[in-house]
Amino acid sequence: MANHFRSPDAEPEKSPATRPAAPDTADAPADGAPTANEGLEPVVVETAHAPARESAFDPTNEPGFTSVFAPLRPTDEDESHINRSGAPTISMRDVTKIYPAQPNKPALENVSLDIYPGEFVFLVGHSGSGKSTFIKLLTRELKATGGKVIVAGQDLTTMRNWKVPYLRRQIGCVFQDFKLLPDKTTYENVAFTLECIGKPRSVVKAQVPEVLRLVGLQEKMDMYPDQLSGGEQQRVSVARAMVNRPPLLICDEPTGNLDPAISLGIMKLLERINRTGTTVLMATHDREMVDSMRKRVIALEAGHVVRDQERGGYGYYGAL
Ligand SMILES: Nc1ncnc2c1ncn2[C@@H]1O[C@H](COP(=O)(O)OP(=O)(O)OP(=O)(O)O)[C@@H](O)[C@H]1O
Repeated sequence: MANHFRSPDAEPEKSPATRPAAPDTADAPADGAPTANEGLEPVVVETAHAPARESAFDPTNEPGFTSVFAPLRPTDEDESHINRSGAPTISMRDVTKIYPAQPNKPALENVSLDIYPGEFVFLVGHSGSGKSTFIKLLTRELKATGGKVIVAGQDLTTMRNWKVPYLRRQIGCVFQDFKLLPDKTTYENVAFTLECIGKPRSVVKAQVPEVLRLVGLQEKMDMYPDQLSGGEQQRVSVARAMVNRPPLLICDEPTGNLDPAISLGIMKLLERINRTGTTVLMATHDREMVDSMRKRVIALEAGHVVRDQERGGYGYYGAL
């Protein structure tokens, strides 16, 4: 599969210095409300300022996803389409991370692995095993103490700081606590990501409704986060992560605050996004989800990869 990453050397739409600070990623949104959503369906509010009831949302049942987000391969296709002969999206070589506060206990030690374009990978392990550290190394929130971390051909261990925001434009992030801006509507939360990287209004007006349709929130564009259920808020955050069409989506416990039926809807959504060619890496404690999805599973224990298994389950700790 082609590498969809853009080089950080490619000139940005706006200088980082002129971009406002972001709440959760270097790219997230700036001030200034986007335009109103003229011509959209009226929003249905079940009870003003009360979270709407939600059934499990399955995007694969939704009509009309014939856009760029349409699946490239059918639901029942296995992982054999993954081309491992090309450049990996993520490559770690002998990566070690030692926090200064714990010099004798590496959070990660000698981790080497490759994740290829189009893969869906679960990162599992007990609390403290190193999952968050692993993710933070990929977004360059942290720098490795030793070894190489390569994302889309770019060596993050030597990357200059000014290039980091351009790296992050190519990584969508979804977190357990959603990290939505409370004073912005669904539409505005998503539009903000595009506005802050200087996308023209025409692009914002085209892409935001499209991605909101993808996540099934086209009728809740004008609602504020506190008017949405937990699952709906997480779908807004998935839409925000995807609106710039990043080739890599990193999710840190995205279903951690959701009940099982709603979690399933989020997982189906992420699976659908993965079928469009987006590489998905998800750290999770959700045993049932991992067991039911049968994707590649990378298990960490005390900073070491103890299992890397195709179509794995959560709890199997067999041979590597
Ligand atoms: N800022 C820090 N300073 C010192 N030690 C840290 C720091 N952050 C994490 N650690 C240690 O690094 C190890 C890995 O932590 P990490 O947060 O990556 O684990 P995790 O698998 O994400 O855990 P959880 O599932 O609870 O989020 C743990 O021993 C933790 O105590």
